[in-house]
Amino acid sequence: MIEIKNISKRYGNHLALDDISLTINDGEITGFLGTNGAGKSTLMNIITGYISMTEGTILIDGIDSLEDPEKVKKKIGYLPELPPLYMDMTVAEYLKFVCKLKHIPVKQIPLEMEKKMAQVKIEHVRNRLIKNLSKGYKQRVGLAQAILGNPSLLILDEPTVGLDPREIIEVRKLIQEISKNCTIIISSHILSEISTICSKVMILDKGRHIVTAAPNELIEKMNNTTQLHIRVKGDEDAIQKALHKLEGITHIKKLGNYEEHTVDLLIVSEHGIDIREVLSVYLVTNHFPIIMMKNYDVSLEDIFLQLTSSERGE
Ligand SMILES: Nc1ncnc2c1ncn2[C@@H]1O[C@H](COP(=O)(O)OP(=O)(O)OP(=O)(O)O)[C@@H](O)[C@H]1O
Repeated sequence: MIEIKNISKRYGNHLALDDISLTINDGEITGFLGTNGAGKSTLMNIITGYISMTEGTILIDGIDSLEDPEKVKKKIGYLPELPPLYMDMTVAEYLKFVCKLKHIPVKQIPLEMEKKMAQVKIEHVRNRLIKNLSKGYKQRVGLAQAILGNPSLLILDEPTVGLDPREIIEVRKLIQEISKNCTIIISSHILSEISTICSKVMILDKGRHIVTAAPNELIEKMNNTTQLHIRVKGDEDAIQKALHKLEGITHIKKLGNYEEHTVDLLIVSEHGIDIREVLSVYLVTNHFPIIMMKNYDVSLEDIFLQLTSSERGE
């Protein structure tokens, strides 16, 4: 079990993480989700012991990361955003090198390497130089080095960034396979990327914890609000200004301009309030004809944007 308790991190005056707490159970795949600068890498680096926190505690299987950092490090496999690969080594040379770094007993090294190469399906490229591998295969080598020594926690920082769609699917499958033997934390700035494999997603925004929930719980949460997609004719700024004055609306988001002199908006109202009638009368009274109004299908991306922007008071 991973217990992250009240973690804060300051870089000078800048608060990169603000009182983050989270518990992750064994065998779970947990996603850290946030836009660039949200604090995902900082939190991952703190968990691995690579950087220190300003405040807070991290317990891995009950062991305090500050009290026994060596023991904690042995339990963690880490794949940073830029995998620490030596391009002029072959795959086998590199994995052997990592085994030695991880103090795996010499006698166990050949079997350990075979197992991990099989697990991420790279046996056939073992004698190739890493620099000659595709991005997808380089990432597999990165995964292999992270799982050498059987860590109980695997931390993957944006593991599918820069991969093509086919490679993304492959790497995702490998991660799911690996999760049968360990707990995984994975970061991403794309919700759909991780929602398919994570049992739990923690949303971070500018160092703050916004929400932690299962992807389907997030959708459920949003379905509890009434969401309308409207197309309105008139000056965009004037329409938005007028709508901000209408009571019962909790969120307004521009969806685009699909017809001349119109704007498409997402209107979210408070739970249980059917705002359609009030909204249409209000807009027409203000000389903004409604060209279209329908229920809005919420995607996980929308949920993310809504949760993070409402926190900022937008
Ligand atoms: N060494 C550092 N010194 C000063 N500020 C830093 C340092 N590392 C990160 N930051 C700042 O802390 C905040 C969080 O950065 P972090 O890299 O953890 O975000 P992230 O969510 O991982 O983003 P990305 O996806 O871009 O890596 C950012 O505002 C960043 O500029």
